[in-house]
Amino acid sequence: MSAFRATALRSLSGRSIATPRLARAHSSRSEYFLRPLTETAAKPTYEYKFLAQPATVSVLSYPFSGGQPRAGVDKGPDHLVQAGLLNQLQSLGWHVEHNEGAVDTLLSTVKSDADIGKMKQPRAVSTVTKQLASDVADVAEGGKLPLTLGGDHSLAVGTVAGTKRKFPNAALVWVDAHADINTPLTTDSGNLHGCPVSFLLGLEGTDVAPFNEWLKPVLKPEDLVYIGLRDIDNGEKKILKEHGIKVFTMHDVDKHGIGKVMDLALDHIGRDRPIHLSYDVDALDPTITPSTGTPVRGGLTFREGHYIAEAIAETGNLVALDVVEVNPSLGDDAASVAQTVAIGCSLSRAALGETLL
Ligand SMILES: NC(=[NH2+])NCCC[C@H](N)C(=O)O
Ligand SMILES: [Mn+2]
Ligand SMILES: [Mn+2]
Repeated sequence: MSAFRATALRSLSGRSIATPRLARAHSSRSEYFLRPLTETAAKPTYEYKFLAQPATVSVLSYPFSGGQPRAGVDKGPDHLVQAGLLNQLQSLGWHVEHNEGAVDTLLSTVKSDADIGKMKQPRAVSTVTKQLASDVADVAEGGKLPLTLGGDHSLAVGTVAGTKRKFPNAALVWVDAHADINTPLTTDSGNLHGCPVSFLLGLEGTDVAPFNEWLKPVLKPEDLVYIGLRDIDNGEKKILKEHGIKVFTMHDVDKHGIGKVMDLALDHIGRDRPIHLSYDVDALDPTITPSTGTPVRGGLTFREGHYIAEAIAETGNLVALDVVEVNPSLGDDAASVAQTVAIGCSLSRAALGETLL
């Protein structure tokens, strides 16, 4: 038996992938790997208060790129898994399951996808995020932690909606160069990866088909905190101010240091409530994570980026994690891609309790 339980999620129509490559690697190794996980796994470094113990992470690969125009971001999940993410999480003491969303099958139901107003590929994004919401909710209902691998950041419409079904009180920590809070009315690009937060909040202009056929507002402005922003559209600045949303831009990171920023961010949301962490790898500086679709200079350092994830882990309150916008088709060379993928893995580990000591 593979050490990775390939327990298919009942509602996850995708192929269940106890990745054959990994399964082979295991059976060709020692007996150790063939024993049930419960006997070999160490205890997770942190007790996750809101999860069933011992903790299980359910990795959901969502190879979806329809929230933005650049090909390749749909290959992000495979690269993260092939880089050894599942083994790494297991080594931290987690039980690991892995499933893949049936993105191709879902998209085959979308016959044509003309713009609706300014929104590009609205039916694709809505169809995929609707299923993702139910996958994430199922994982959370099972007492497990969903780790969604994107894919572009429009996926967060689904992940956060899913988290909120199980944890209505969950706070959202959004780590990004961008606010992703454009509405269908304010967006210049029409790319829905720039809009997920407005849909979650139910801002003006988001009560539109096809989204309003399944999505209700799930988030209040005070439930949300941003870290790392440095490329905010004018319409977004207005929204952030009007709704009094807490933002720690790179200016704040420069001024206070990341330690203080995380203290303030956690003070803002409160220290005893479930946390959904949505991590866009473009929050880090493009010298650190070059292979991403909308890089912006002046980003988080390697350590700042990891510190954020570590500080969330230390709360013991993490209930869901997204790692998005790794695009292995971008970047100058193979080394850029490998580095970006490796950091997608190390950020995931940090959020799931990996410590330096
Ligand atoms: N998830 C991202 N990388 N989002 C980038 C968004 C860029 C820009 N604000 C837009 O609305 O198109
Ligand atoms: Mn971004
Ligand atoms: Mn983003």
